Amino acid sequence: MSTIAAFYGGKSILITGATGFLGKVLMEKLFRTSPDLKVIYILVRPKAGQTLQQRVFQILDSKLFEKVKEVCPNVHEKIRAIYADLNQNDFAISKEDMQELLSCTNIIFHCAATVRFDDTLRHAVQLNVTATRQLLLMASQMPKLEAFIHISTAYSNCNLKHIDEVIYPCPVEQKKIIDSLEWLDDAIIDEITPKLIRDWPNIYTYTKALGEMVVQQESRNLNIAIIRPSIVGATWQEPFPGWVDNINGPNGIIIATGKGFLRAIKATPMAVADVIPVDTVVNLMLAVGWYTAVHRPKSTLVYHITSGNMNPCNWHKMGVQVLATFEKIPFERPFRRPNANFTSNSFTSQYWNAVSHRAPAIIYDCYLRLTGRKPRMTKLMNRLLRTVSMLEYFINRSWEWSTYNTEMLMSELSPEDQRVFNFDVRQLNWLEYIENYVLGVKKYLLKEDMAGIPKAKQRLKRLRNIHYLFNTALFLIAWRLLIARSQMARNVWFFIVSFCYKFLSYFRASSTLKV
Ligand SMILES: CCCCCCCCCCCCCCCCCCCCCCCC(=O)SCCNC(=O)CCNC(=O)[C@H](O)C(C)(C)COP(=O)(O)OP(=O)(O)OC[C@H]1O[C@@H](n2cnc3c(N)ncnc32)[C@H](O)[C@@H]1OP(=O)(O)O
Ligand SMILES: NC(=O)C1=CN([C@@H]2O[C@H](COP(=O)(O)OP(=O)(O)OC[C@H]3O[C@@H](n4cnc5c(N)ncnc54)[C@H](OP(=O)(O)O)[C@@H]3O)[C@@H](O)[C@H]2O)C=CC1
Repeated sequence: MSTIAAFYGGKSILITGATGFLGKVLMEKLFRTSPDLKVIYILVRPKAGQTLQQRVFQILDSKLFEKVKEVCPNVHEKIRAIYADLNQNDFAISKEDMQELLSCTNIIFHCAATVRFDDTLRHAVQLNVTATRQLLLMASQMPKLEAFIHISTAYSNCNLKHIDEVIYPCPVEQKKIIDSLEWLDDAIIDEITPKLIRDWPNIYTYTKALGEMVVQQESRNLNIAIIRPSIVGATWQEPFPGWVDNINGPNGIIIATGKGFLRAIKATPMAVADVIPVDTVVNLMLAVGWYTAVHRPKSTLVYHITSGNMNPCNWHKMGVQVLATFEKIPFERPFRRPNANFTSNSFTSQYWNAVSHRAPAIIYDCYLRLTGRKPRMTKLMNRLLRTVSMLEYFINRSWEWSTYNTEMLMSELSPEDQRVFNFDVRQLNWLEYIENYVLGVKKYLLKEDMAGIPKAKQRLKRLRNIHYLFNTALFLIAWRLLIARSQMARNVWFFIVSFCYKFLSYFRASSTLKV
């Protein structure tokens, strides 16, 4: 029996961000490996016209939870959705619910965050910093609390090149930022934001760094650990390979490439693609929860869960494998044939953007207009290129993350726990993982049927023919224009035509002789 699985038996666990990508996989694994846990409290807000209960049912009815329903048939009874909005005072939790949470919670996994790179500083601080502070305050009033696990990001200190498993100080105190945001108006905040975030690439990574500072300064006597994953990708093994459900990180880029919208990107091909499967992150989270509660380390330990130092893959290798998978398993109704040009040069990147992205979008919009439809491709392309430009920082650099604590923890686990809660990324076969990843994007994100593959392949063939035809026509037009203007081009043209004519005459004469 796994020690970690047994540890969670009978426990009351509080999860924030349970409706998010990481949160869902965390809940799934908890129910599957510790079906005898007492209850999972999840802090949820109503969203998109759905009540709390509808949101929970939708999650439990998804493919991700199929196995859970076999091992834990009463899973519905073990989830307690609590109305909460982390943007509000006291999270807007009712008195009764708050009382229950305070008196019963044993373990907290704090996953909720805004992960948008372009959020306003006010909102990002509210969620990634103030809410963390508020949750810590709640945690300090929980008599049965054994461990508080805070999820940060490996990029919270991406202004550094080498990052250790320590909490780094931020140039401005988190308290000062929280206080000043209370009285500054939005226009002034927008103005000072670049000065505040300094060499952080975006508000997200900056506020996650501030969130860590809060954990360090306001931890009181709590048993806390911080986990820093790098780019969280689709599941590797559990509950099945390739599960993914949002367009963040590489997912949106894989879709845009597979649909033929994005054919070039400003990226450093040899830079490390530090993707980490979501199930690996969740396994570490559960192991850390157990270790923190049972071994009670004297200080707050930080754990890096990254792939680059143990089993590195680079963007070139990833791109090649993604394209190879598109050959076998194409996405339906692509706009153009998938292709990937990596360039680290700004000029070449602008050239590709003009020729490979904007021009086809404009041509397609003209076609839509001519056929009486509303043009939309240029708008879509602008949005895509904006998104890509926000990711560029991360695909043109490599970082080194030390992983002493993560390795230490691995060595503390029994062989059974190492198997059940595997976070040893050295065992990951990248080619297999990427293929499953692309397949997962097709199945679970795009919800495309595998039966449509032959049709998609046919369409790709048609697109290839159109591509050749278009290029040939373009070449002939350019050549015709050149001939009209340049004597030299005319001479070359006559030379080529007469050469072809002579070759054909010779070929015909020799075949007549043979007969
Ligand atoms: C030719 C190319 C070669 C490619 C080779 C093949 C591919 C190989 C893979 C390699 C790819 C390389 C890229 C890798 C990218 C690496 C990213 C690294 C990031 C590291 C950061 C640290 C990691 C973290 O800690 S947190 C997680 C990262 N966070 C994010 O990724 C969030 C980033 N996103 C944003 O900030 C915003 O979405 C933004 C600003 C990019 C776009 O905002 P915008 O307002 O324009 O759009 P949205 O409204 O957000 O969305 C547009 C559209 O999508 C729908 N949507 C949005 N989110 C979701 C979701 N979660 N699930 C489902 N759908 C979503 C949204 O509703 C919109 O739809 P509409 O119908 O238009 O309303
Ligand atoms: N994905 C990645 O690549 C990485 C993620 N991380 C970290 O992992 C954690 C989880 O990320 P991920 O699952 O990808 O993010 P998601 O965006 O998928 O999930 C965010 C979660 O936070 C919840 N949330 C946001 N705002 C509020 C609010 N006001 N009140 C209540 N709940 C709220 C969301 O709820 P709702 O469904 O209602 O919106 C959702 O459940 C984050 O802390 C992130 O920083 C770290 C490294 C990489």
